[in-house]
Amino acid sequence: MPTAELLAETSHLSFRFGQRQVLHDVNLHVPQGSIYGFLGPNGAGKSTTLRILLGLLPSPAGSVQLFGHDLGRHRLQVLDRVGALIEMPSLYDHLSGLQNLEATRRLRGLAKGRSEEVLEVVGLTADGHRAAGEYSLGMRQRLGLALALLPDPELLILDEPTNGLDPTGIIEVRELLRRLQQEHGKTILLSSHLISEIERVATHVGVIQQGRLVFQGSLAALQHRQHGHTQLIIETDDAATCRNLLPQDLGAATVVGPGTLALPYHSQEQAAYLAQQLVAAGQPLYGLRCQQQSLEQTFLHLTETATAQ
Ligand SMILES: Nc1ncnc2c1ncn2[C@@H]1O[C@H](COP(=O)(O)OP(=O)(O)OP(=O)(O)O)[C@@H](O)[C@H]1O
Repeated sequence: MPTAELLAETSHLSFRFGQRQVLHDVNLHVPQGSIYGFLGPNGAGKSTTLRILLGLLPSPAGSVQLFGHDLGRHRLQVLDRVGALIEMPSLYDHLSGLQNLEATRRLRGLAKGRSEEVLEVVGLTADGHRAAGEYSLGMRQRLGLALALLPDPELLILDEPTNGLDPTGIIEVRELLRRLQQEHGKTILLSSHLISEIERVATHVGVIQQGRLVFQGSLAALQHRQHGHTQLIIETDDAATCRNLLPQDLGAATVVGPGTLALPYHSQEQAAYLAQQLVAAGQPLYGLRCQQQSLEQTFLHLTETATAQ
């Protein structure tokens, strides 16, 4: 990926809390215009990475670039172009949604009318005059996003923005993120420990495990890995006999039930050939189907493999 296309980038980023090494040589590449899903189990190092990107934790010179500039040398200029939601947004519960925004807008010297604009973007105009204390968790999260959007940042960094939300809240936030990317041209880096929350919205994915990036690429590339793990399932009478009769073709197959064999799927031709061979060997063929690994399994496989190393 050429550097010019990257809005956020880390180069050989390592980090330790005291004696504890938390990040190992992380090279994060967040392309402009992407929704980058930063995935990993609890404790993998997602928050630490995001905090470093926001200058909230120290990083070695030259290891973090935002908009092509070194964070250490151009801290104020680059962070001005970033909006963040790192924990639950801190809101004044007794103030309305609009008043919460107005307080920050005035403090930052932003143009009048901007609060109403961002309220509209996050779909809270109708509730703008209600006290924030009355908001649902999903609405609070959207108000938090509105606060992050006030200065019109190009890059949004969001740490587990759907954590703790109910399914409706998750959908609301997901749709908002999609709109922010597609209609407002934002680049979004968000973390999650659930692939299911990322796969519907992300264009790019990074998977971190025990402080190491174990996968990075487009969502399509992750899905490609998933296809690589498709199994061909053969339903017959006696799986072990079939394997013995056809050692060349089925020697690598796993007996997953008395009449069921599973082996890596390669092509339609492979399936047709195996069907022919089984019938020619006098064995019944009750069923032949492909079983795709879920993206969830692909993710678990990636993180488990990394743990085993
Ligand atoms: N302030 C701290 N002092 C010492 N260790 C810390 C500190 N903050 C985090 N850690 C450790 O660093 C590692 C990475 O934590 P981090 O919060 O970045 O993970 P995460 O992927 O964001 O997980 P989670 O989803 O649980 O927040 C963990 O082992 C954690 O215990």
